[in-house]
Amino acid sequence: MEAKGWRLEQERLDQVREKLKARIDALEPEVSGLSDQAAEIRRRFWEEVTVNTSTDEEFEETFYTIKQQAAVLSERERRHRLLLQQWRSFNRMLPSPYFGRVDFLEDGLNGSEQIYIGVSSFVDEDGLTFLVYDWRSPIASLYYDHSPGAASYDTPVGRITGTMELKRQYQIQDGQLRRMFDASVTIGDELLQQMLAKGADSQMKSIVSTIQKEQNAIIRNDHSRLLIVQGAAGSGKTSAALQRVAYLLYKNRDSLKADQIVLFSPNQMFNSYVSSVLPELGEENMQQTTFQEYLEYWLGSSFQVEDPFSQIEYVLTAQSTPNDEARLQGMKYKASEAFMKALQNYAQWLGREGMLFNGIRFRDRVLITAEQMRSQFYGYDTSLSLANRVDLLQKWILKELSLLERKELGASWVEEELHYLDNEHYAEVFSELHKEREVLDIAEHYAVVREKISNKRREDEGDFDFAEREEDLLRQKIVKASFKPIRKNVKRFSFIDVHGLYTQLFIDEAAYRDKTNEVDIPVLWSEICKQTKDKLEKFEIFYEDATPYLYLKELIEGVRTNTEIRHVFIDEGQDYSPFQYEYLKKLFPRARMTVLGDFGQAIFTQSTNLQDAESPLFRLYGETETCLIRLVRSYRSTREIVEFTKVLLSDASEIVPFERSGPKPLLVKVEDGEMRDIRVLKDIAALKAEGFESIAVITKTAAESRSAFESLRKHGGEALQLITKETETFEKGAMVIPVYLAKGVEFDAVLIYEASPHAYGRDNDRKLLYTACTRAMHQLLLYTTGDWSPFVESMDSSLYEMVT
Ligand SMILES: Nc1ncnc2c1ncn2[C@@H]1O[C@H](COP(=O)(O)OP(=O)(O)OP(=O)(O)O)[C@@H](O)[C@H]1O
Repeated sequence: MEAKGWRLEQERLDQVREKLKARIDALEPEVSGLSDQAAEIRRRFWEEVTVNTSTDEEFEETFYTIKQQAAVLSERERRHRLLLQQWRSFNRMLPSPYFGRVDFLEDGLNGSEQIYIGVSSFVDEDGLTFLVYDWRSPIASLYYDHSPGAASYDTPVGRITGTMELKRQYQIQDGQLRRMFDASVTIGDELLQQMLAKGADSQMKSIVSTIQKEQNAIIRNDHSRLLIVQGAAGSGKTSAALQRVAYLLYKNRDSLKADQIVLFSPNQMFNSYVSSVLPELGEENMQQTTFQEYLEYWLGSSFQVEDPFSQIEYVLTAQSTPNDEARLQGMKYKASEAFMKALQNYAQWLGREGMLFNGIRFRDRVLITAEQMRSQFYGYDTSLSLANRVDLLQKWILKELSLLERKELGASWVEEELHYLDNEHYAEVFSELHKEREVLDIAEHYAVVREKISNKRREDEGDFDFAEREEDLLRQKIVKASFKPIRKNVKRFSFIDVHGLYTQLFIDEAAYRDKTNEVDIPVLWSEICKQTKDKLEKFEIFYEDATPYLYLKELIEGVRTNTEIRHVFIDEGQDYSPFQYEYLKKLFPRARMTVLGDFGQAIFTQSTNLQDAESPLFRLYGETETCLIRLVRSYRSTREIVEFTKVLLSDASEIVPFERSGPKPLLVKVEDGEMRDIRVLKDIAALKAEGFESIAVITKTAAESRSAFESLRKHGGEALQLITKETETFEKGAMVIPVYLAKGVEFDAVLIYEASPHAYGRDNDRKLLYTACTRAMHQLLLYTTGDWSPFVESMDSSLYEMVT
């Protein structure tokens, strides 16, 4: 019976592949032919239309011919794109057309349907029979959400109920059925076991064949404005996010384009790591960026902006000096909702007093003084918001500038510049003047007629003086060109002294209290003030100040928005402050937000708890618009590694290992640094010999990475790569990397270079060690030259092996 079942499946597979091949063959000439045609049309485009614009009719005719040609071209190109898409998708399917099957008997129908599920749909030539269903189609949900028995799936027209009679998984390679699992026979997910046993890759892989039920809920969540996913390390948050993008693009293919989706990731290297998943699924990549890129865009021209990695490096190496204490206190406070409230209050205060403006200067003169602006500004109706009044002020300034511009026409500097105009300038103005002549003539005509009707002589009697007119225009041109940059700056709100406004928050405690109504001011406020001001004076800005600074800027100038973006994904969401969330919400007013993170890995100072009832995220769009999904099963690491890492966390109850076994973590104690390097290199060699291709030596800081890297190289580790925040692509091999850059990525084996109390002794280090250890898929090794970190020391010894 089993052999027969196998034979039948292989036969069906062969048939489907034959059909796929036939369709590819049929498409091939069309695909290449069409591209030739389109190229040919483009080549002949201007040959076929005779551009003749001497009369109006000819002009019209030429216009329509061009339009017609362009329409033909765009239709051909559209068709070509469509066929090419099909051709690509069939080719992609050919080696392995599907990975799953369910037999579903719909309630009220007689026979059950066999539903084969693959990366794309494939419909038979009759145009009706689905030989393969796309994994994102409503019916494919059955495969992910149910086991054999009563089952249902949702469609746009309602829920379909019935019975799943069979659920089968396939492993197909190059058209050959390699393995086949029936859910009724195997316990657990065999295919998933197989997938997880594989080695780490330099690029993340798609997980469509083994998406788990709770991940499917994330992927197909259609209703929430804000979807929060709190998931343990390795629970598939990033994977679910990427498949969700693919799902959204499929479901909304008529209305949603890939560039209307943006993913905020922790760093550039992570961007490269995840960039192949969507193309693998036949979709275009969404936009990928980092929050830092955004800060640089808006603040980069005014400040040298600190990045989060320099900030965390500071935190990790901070001493217990008052200065360091103050900076740390400042970081925490400036990321808090309390500071956000303080800034809002400050904006209200500014509505009454204290606004700072930059006077508008022109050729060493002040055209409009800060004082004039202030009195104009505070003359506006106080019931208007700050931003509205700034808007009015901007309009007023622009109007004033027009008046001043006119006054400037007779100035001596204009006279001087007139003499210095080169011939080219003159010629340009001369020809423009001639073009304007008709208009001038009409104006002249009009003036004469008016003169007759009103029977009054014009003030400037006499004929139109061409030379005088020319000089007038030249003067206007000169003045206009000189005023242009001023106008541009006014439109960019340069007349507001945001730098001064932010700085004046940090004068002293009394002033701060007065301006913001804040009561809970950090104890070390005066030192925080000093540090912040010192930095701003040098036109540098701390990472913790950058978002509040932009926030204040927008409270004053009005919010910048991007209405194109429909979906915002934030990975490593625990690393964003409430400020940053508020900011992103305003920036993308038409977008839904998906936030994925793990509070267990919250190693940055500005972190946000994603699932706590008090989490500011629930207030962002309101509870009714927000959905929280928790992922507790960890897929990345073996059971032994998960058991070990979960006790590193103080609250580890919510992490469940997937049943995949491997060696226990190995604790290696060595005499000194030299012995450690020798041992580490020996272990790397042994791991490589076992077939592991991606191996990471993880250190706590970047400084330690560099010194470990140099020391290991001295002892023979030439093949090692050093990863820094500048590294843009993620490659396989053995590397040395600081833990905060290893976030989000994974390795076959992880070696914790220094697991001593010195490195991971403070309570803050707990999450850091957890994050580092959870990067390991198959093997985890920890080294120390002295004692063990208290987090390891306090563990049950059954969780690891020890070598001394
Ligand atoms: N359903 C699944 N099928 C196959 N592999 C899976 C599945 N879910 C997760 N994985 C694998 O588990 C590993 C971890 O996934 P991923 O990186 O998405 O987790 P994460 O929750 O984002 O982790 P972290 O919080 O540590 O960054 C990856 O190798 C991924 O391919």
